[in-house]
Amino acid sequence: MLGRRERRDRATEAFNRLRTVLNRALGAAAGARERAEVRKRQLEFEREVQRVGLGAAALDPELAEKLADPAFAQVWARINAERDESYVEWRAEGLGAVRELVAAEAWGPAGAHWEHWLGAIGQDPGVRSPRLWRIGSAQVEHASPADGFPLAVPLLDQGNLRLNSVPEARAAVDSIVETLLLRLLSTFTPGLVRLHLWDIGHLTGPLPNLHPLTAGGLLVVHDPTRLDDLLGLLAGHIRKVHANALRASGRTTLREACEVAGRRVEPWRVAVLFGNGERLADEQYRELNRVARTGPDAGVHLILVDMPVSASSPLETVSFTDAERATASITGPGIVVRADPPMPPGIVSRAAAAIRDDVVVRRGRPRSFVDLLPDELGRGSSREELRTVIGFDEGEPVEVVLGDATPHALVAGPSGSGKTNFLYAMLGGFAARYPPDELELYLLDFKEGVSFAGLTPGRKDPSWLPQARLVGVNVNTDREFGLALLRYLTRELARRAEAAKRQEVTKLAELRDAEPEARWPRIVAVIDEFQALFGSRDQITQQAAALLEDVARRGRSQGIHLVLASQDIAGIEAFWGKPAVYDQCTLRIAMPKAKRVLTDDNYAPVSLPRWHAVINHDSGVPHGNEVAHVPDASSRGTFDELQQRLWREQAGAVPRLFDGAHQPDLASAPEFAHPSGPLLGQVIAVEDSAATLRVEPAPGRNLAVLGTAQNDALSILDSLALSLGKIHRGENCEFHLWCAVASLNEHVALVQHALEDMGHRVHPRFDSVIPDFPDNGVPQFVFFYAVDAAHPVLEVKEGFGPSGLDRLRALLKNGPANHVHTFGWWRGVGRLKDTLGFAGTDDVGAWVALDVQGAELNALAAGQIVDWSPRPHRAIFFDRSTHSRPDVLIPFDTTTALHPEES
Ligand SMILES: Nc1ncnc2c1ncn2[C@@H]1O[C@H](COP(=O)(O)OP(=O)(O)OP(=O)(O)O)[C@@H](O)[C@H]1O
Repeated sequence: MLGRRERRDRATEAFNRLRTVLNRALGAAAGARERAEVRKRQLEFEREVQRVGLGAAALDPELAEKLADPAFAQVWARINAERDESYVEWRAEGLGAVRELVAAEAWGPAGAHWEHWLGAIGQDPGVRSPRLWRIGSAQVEHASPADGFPLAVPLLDQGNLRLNSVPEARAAVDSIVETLLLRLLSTFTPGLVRLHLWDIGHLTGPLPNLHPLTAGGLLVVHDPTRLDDLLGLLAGHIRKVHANALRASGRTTLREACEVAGRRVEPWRVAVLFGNGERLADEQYRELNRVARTGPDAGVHLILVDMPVSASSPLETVSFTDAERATASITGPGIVVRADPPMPPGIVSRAAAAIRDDVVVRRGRPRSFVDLLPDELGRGSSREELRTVIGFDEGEPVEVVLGDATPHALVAGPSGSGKTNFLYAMLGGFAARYPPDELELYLLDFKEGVSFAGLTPGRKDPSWLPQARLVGVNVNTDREFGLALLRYLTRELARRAEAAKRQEVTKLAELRDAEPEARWPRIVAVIDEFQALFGSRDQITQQAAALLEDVARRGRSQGIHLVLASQDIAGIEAFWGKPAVYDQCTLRIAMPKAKRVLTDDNYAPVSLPRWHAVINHDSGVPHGNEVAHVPDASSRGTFDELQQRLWREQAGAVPRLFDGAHQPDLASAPEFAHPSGPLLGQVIAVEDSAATLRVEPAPGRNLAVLGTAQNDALSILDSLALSLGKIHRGENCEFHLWCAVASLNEHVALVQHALEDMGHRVHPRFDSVIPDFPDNGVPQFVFFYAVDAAHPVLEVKEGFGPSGLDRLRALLKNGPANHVHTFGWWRGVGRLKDTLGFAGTDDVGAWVALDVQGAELNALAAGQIVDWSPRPHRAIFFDRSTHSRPDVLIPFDTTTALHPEES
């Protein structure tokens, strides 16, 4: 219930309203409007005064005239009274508080007068850094200078600074920038603040007193025409900080990451950009704003002079209105800001030189191979990635990463530019971090020479690199070895994919989590001068390109990484047809003067100094560039010493060395000790294995060796004979050695003795009679040396009986089913055909060809096109019953096996 009084109030109110309405109706509205208009003018006046500031308004020449109007005079008096009142309040409390705040937050060189710090070298303040940085002084407009206060702004780890000048104010602006930069440089250990300078109008660069810093790499002056490069560089730093420091610490800002680490893990990067007041072109403007927005959390800061930017980043602005006076966003209107007087130029440049000298001294000796290595060897896990320091940029480590995002690498540079050295530095860095259970290396060098051979045990140095599984050297003519490696990798991929499917996972890291007991190392396959794989337009090139593409695509998630090095990437035609390979190689390494390995608009390799490399994890785009000096990793006392240490501490299985210039020794071939079948020669494969011939009582199980290369032909027949001799016990087989040329008699006698020493029955024969072979229940092996030499004699018919040739044909046709196998050497395909006659081709089911052109072999290869160009000490082996395509063999060196007593 309403009380009486309330009822009365309501009634009065209603009455008043009614009266108002009536008054209006009665024409009193005119008076109200007049009052409203006066009020409006007063408000506009007040707003204008507030906009320009009371101080500026007082200087307005029309002010006196305005104040003649009592309505304005009333407002003016009120504003002044309010101002005086609040100023008294501010002076009493605010001024002191601001001074205290600046003193506390802008400590040391961040706030003090230059006389106290200029020329002294900063100290590492741990993770502490000043939160405010003095840029000048300020005072309330009408106040006396004695009531001024220091003006400081937030910067490092917090935001950016913008300075808008007018032409007369440029000296003041330069002074602010120079002083601020020296405050930054002098607060921390030299090297913790890196400066970049860009000036749209000057090539020589502004701030000349700071130029001594360029020699120490603390200041980089950028080309006025290449703002893109600078913005790209800054964006690259931001990305790098996110990828490294922030990811490792799980934090979102570099400041927090440093707090976690207890030290500054990355230097600050401050870029000073002098513009001309005009907005940049759209793309650059966007990039600038992106850097402004995302930089401060990554320790990248901008000082922008006359460079319009959007307000989307943490930004403080100081705008000059005349040569001396400015306003600042941090104080708002009504406060006049002034630059501090410039520091004496001579002292500034001496201070800059002292800071530079300190960096140079502290960096000390140039960085060397040991600086790439971690404090403790073999502690890394490759679950996520492989990562190592590869070199140094002004003393700061630069890393390379092989992982899911950068699965494969392309390394390019002209001869002598240091590619191989780079590979050693990288392999050393990885090997020092990841033990053999985390990393396996497969290394192939298509150059002439033995560059990776030292990673396997040698005569002088018995050590090997524990992570190395396979080293292939002198493979420049054995492109099949490259294919073999790629096939091996695809098999390993399949094995990993199978395991991943079983565990229902997609990535190596997940597979490792799912199978913690299993061994799933990352695999790095290095192929130096890999363009040799694509050397000619043939089947090998086709197969290599297809396999490489497969490994590149699928290896990414399975922890199989390719590192492909080449002098000239541009020349690899087959490769360009397979952009997937190129695209998957997101890590690009360019040595000085390298072509095509980075994007076309990336010119960094052109000006790269000796022993430096561009490391680019962004497929070669300019903003991904990191330049590093790569230490010498190939001289004595570098990689070799690391290898010795690792070998002593970690060595397990010996890596396989495939040396294309070396003929494998039969006596020491692993398969010769316990042959699984008769051996023909070493196969070009990742495993150290020999090709064997199936010898079973079935038609066609004979072998023809074809070609004029006598030593190789003998080697193949000898390997066959000696390994058969090992497989069978003495009484369980018989050997027949037929020799149709006297010059080979001595050699055949050697084979005979070697077999007899093994306890075998051997029947040598030096005429051209083909005897009968009664089935004596044991396998009989007929070795027929230089069959074609016997031909003229064999063809001669004696009486009406069959000729020697007929008897030989019958032996080839019917022998194998009765376990009588003939292994013959013909010095050409035509001669074999002569022996076999029209119908007999199937009777020789397997052949090994030496110096015979592929085209000649097609007829013997069951419809296969044989892609074979003969080369010394290589043979091609095809067995109709087992092969879909021929294998390339290396005939064994049988000297030791034939002279066992001499070894
Ligand atoms: N960072 C380095 N510091 C000192 N010496 C180096 C460095 N890099 C390479 N070298 C030396 O320069 C020479 C050539 O280097 P490297 O063999 O690595 O070049 P490359 O590009 O592989 O050349 P090529 O393709 O002809 O083999 C070697 O003698 C090596 O020791």
